[in-house]
Amino acid sequence: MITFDDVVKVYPGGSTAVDHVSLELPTGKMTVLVGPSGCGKTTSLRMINRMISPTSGRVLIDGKDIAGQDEALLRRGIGYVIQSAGLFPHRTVLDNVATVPVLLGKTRREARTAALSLLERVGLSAEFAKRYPAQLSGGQQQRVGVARALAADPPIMLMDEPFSAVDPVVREGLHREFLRLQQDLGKTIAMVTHDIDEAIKLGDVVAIFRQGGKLAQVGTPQELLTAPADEFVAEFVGRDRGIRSLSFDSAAALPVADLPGTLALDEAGRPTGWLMESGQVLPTGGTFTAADSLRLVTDLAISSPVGIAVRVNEEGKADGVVRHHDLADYLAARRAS
Ligand SMILES: Nc1ncnc2c1ncn2[C@@H]1O[C@H](COP(=O)(O)OP(=O)(O)OP(=O)(O)O)[C@@H](O)[C@H]1O
Repeated sequence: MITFDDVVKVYPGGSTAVDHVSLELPTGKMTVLVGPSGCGKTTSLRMINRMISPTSGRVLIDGKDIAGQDEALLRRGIGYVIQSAGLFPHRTVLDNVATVPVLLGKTRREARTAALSLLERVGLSAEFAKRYPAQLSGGQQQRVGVARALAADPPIMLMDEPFSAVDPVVREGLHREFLRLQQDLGKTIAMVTHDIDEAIKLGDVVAIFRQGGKLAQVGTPQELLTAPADEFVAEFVGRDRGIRSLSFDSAAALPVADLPGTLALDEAGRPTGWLMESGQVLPTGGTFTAADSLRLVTDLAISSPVGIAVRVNEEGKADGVVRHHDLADYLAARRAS
């Protein structure tokens, strides 16, 4: 666990970047620091690896004040990923990833083998290994940056706007891959972003900062969406927080009705469309499983040509439907209970 204990940072010249922040970043989880520009996120992040020292207060890792620890040793256990990936331009992708393990005492051969497998884990095939950073797209460079930070297998990762330099579609893909990777690796991660949607999507815990370096609220994404502490947080998490909070609710408990005769199925029982009175067959527009979220079911029910979302089992066979008015009743009953 990383602990900020009443931390203050005043830069020379008098600006208070971080103002009495107390925060816990749980081990093995992703904590996202988010807030408007200049509210002290990067300063806070850099206090974890002592690139910046607090003016007062303490930062502790597993209960030990890092101020008394050997800086090089401390940083060995902390990977660091930054926005522009910060790769060495004159080294190949493979050597970018393998350099730190070699410095830590691995043979070049061991380090390169490990680097290749790490590159694969972040979605880069062997053909990229020989290229130089300038021969990669922004998203590919970010992946190398993540692989490089992971190469020393640090228990802690600091990530400063790691996904912001790429377009929304690439970012979406990187998010998915990163979540999958984190599920396997269970690193303790502190990530800075100014994008609340990214914070809500990736964070196990989200710490919202406000101007002046103060914490506005700390909670799970669901807590922030359903119970914002004040107007600032409510405004910051955005207007459609009601619908977004449904992303965190499972469709498993949702009562389903029997399949209507208007749902066309193939021989394996998979839905193929809606049979309209006119004889036309309209696409179902997608299906859900019990493992999906209420947000997806709501979206399917609203966008379905007949106002009905179709549930399928793991083989893709239709096993029930949810009509949008039943969904509305379910949500209303849930709110009342
Ligand atoms: N080296 C420095 N000297 C003086 N002031 C600084 C220094 N670094 C940052 N600041 C100030 O401290 C405040 C917090 O900066 P910080 O970079 O931590 O914010 P941030 O939330 O990460 O911002 P952004 O989202 O724009 O990157 C800002 O007002 C900034 O101008």
